Amino acid sequence: MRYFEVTLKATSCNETVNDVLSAFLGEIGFESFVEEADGLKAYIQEPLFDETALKETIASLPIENVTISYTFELIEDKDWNEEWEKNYFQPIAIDNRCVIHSSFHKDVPRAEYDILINPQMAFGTGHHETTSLILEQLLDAELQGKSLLDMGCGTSILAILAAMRGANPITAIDIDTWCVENSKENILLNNISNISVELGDADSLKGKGPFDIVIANINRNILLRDMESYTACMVKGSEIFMSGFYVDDIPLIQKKAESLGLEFVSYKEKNNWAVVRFIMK
Ligand SMILES: C[S@@+](CC[C@H](N)C(=O)[O-])C[C@H]1O[C@@H](n2cnc3c(N)ncnc32)[C@H](O)[C@@H]1O
Repeated sequence: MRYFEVTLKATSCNETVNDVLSAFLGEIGFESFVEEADGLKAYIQEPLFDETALKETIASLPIENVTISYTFELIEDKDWNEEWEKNYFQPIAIDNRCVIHSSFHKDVPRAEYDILINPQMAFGTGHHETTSLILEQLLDAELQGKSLLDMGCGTSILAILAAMRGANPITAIDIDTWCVENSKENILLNNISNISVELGDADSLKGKGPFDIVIANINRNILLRDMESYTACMVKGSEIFMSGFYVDDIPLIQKKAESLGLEFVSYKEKNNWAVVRFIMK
């Protein structure tokens, strides 16, 4: 998947301006943000970019005496993680029970669950709050023999831990071909044989399931749009874990979930990112 990189500069930039800007851009589909001294870089999937919506969003920002200018470019697919992976990706431990590392790491601490991830261009090493929040949920949940769907699987890190904890069978789906390829590679690296990986989005769920557990770490707008397709693959007692949004977004997510017959179970947060757990009534 190619992304547009939009560089936004504010005449007066501070944390509040960046927070408001990223919250509003999140509403029109921007997925990730990098703070800069004088503004933000914001990233959105190529098909979702709409310059008119961007202009309207900037015009509607509730911040006074600040002018925002922007430039944008389509960035070519490249191995975004390569440098980071070589230089910064350190093994990470979740709840002292699960360690995630790459094949080049030496002296990896021992843990009950040892996950090998070579992420390349896919998202999901356990370092992002949303990934680690769902990993923690999976460590606590009863997964033995349960069928599971990992929607927006990235590296398939979540599906791999679920398989190690006994979930079976597992379907992992991502809209991005790089993620599908990388998932297959990581699944092989971890000697897992019960995860089927597919390229697709919510439309590819028709006729699948029912799943006992659904996990989806994507973003607020995609979850709101596609949750109905996820719940169509669930039955009474099925659970869903969702992340990829902020604590402030929980009421919106909860309202949508409840309209689809889900009951709120719990939430957890880390640095303002949230994971929520619902059960089908
Ligand atoms: C935040 S990453 C999560 C990756 C991994 N599951 C994790 O927890 O680290 C979101 C993933 O969702 C995928 N994605 C984005 N839109 C999607 C859609 N409509 N349907 C399925 N996957 C999607 C992206 O390609 C990306 O790999």
